[in-house]
Amino acid sequence: MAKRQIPVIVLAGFLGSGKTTLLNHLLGRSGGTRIGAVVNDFGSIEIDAMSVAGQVDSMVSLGNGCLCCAVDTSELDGFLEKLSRPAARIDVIVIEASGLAEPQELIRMILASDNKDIVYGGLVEVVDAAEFAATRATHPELDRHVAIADLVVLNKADRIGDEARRDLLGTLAELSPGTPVVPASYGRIDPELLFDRKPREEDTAAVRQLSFEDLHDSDEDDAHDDAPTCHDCHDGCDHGGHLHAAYESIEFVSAEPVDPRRLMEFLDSRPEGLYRIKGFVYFGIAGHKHKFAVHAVGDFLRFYRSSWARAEERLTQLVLIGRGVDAGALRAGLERCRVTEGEPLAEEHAMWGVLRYAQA
Ligand SMILES: Nc1nc2c(ncn2[C@@H]2O[C@H](COP(=O)(O)OP(=O)(O)OP(=O)(O)O)[C@@H](O)[C@H]2O)c(=O)[nH]1
Repeated sequence: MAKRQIPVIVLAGFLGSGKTTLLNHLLGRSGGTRIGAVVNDFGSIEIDAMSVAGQVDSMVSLGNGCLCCAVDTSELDGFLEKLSRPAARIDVIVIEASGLAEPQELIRMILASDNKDIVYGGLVEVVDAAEFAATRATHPELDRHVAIADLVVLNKADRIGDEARRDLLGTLAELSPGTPVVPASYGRIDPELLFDRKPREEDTAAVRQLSFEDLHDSDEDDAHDDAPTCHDCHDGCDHGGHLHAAYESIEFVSAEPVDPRRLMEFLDSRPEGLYRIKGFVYFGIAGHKHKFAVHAVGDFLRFYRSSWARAEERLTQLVLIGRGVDAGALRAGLERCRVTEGEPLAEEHAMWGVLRYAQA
C-alpha cells in the first residue's frame, strides 16, 4: 500500500486576525491526531512561537521575516523533512504564516518541495470580523488571499452584530464563491474541517474543499491565476506587491520591570499606523508578578494573565508592527517605560490602568 503523505496546511490571515489562537485551539482539540506546527513570526522575537510552544511536541519556528520572501527555501524544506520523518509520527503539519505573508508564495514553496512524504493540504484564511472592512480598504491584497482560500474562518464573530455578520458573509461569498466560510470565536472551529481522515465518499462539501488529494492533484497554475505581481519572489524581486512591503517591526526587550502607568500612556497614545502589538510584560509589582501577555490589534487592546515557567527569566518582550510609524520615537517611548536601576517600583494601584484591559 502506498505510504500516506502528510498534508501541510497553510494557516494565513492578516495581523492579529487570530491565527495563533486558532492553532492553539487545534492543538488542544486534536485528539489522537499529531500536529506538527511551523510558526513564522514577522519580528525577530518569536512571540507566536512562544505562544504555541508547550501546547505541542513538534513545533519549529521560522522567525524574523516573512517566510514567503525566503530566497532560500531550504530552511522550510529542512523543517518539513524533520516533521515528516516516520519517527515524528506526525499526521498533519500546519504552517502558521506571519500576518503579513503572501500565502500563495508559501503554497508554491510547498508544491515545489521534493519531499515525497508531504502533500499540500489547503489554505485556511482567518478573517478578523471586526477589522476586515477597514483592513481591506487599505490592503486590497486581502481579497486575493480570501479568493484562493480553501476554507475561510470568519473569526472574532463575537465582536460583531448579526447585520455586520450577514454583510461580511455576503462579501466573502462574492470574493470566494463556493468556498466554505465558518464563523468562529477564538478560532474554535471543528478540527475535522482541516484534518478529516474519513473516506472521501463520506466527506461533506466543506470538507471536500480541503480534501488533500484534490488539492494535490489540482493544477497549481489554475489555483494561482490571480497571483501577485511578485511572481518571481525567490529570484530577488523587491516584494513591492507584498503586504509587508510597507511594514516594519520594532522589538523591545527589557530585563527591568516595566512601569504600568508609563506603558499605558504609551499604549493609549499609539499612532494609528501601529496596527499590531504583541508580547509579554513583567511589571514586578506585588500581587501582579504574573506574565502578562499583551495584544493590540487596531484599536483593540487586551492583557491576559498567565504564569511564568519555573526557570523562565522575567523579561518584557514586545513586537510592534506598523506602517508609516516613527520607529525611533516608538523605541524611545518604550525605553521610558523601563523602571530604571534604583527607581522604586510603582504602588499596586498603578496597575489599575492595565487591569481595565485584562481579560477576567
Ligand atoms: N474577541 C475576540 N478576540 C480574539 C478572537 N480570536 C483571537 N482574539 C484575540 O485577538 C488577538 C490576536 O490573536 P492572535 O491569535 O495572536 O492573532 P494572530 O493572527 O496570530 O496575530 P499575528 O501573528 O500578529 O498576525 C489576541 O488578543 C486574541 O486573544 C476572537 O474570536 N474574538
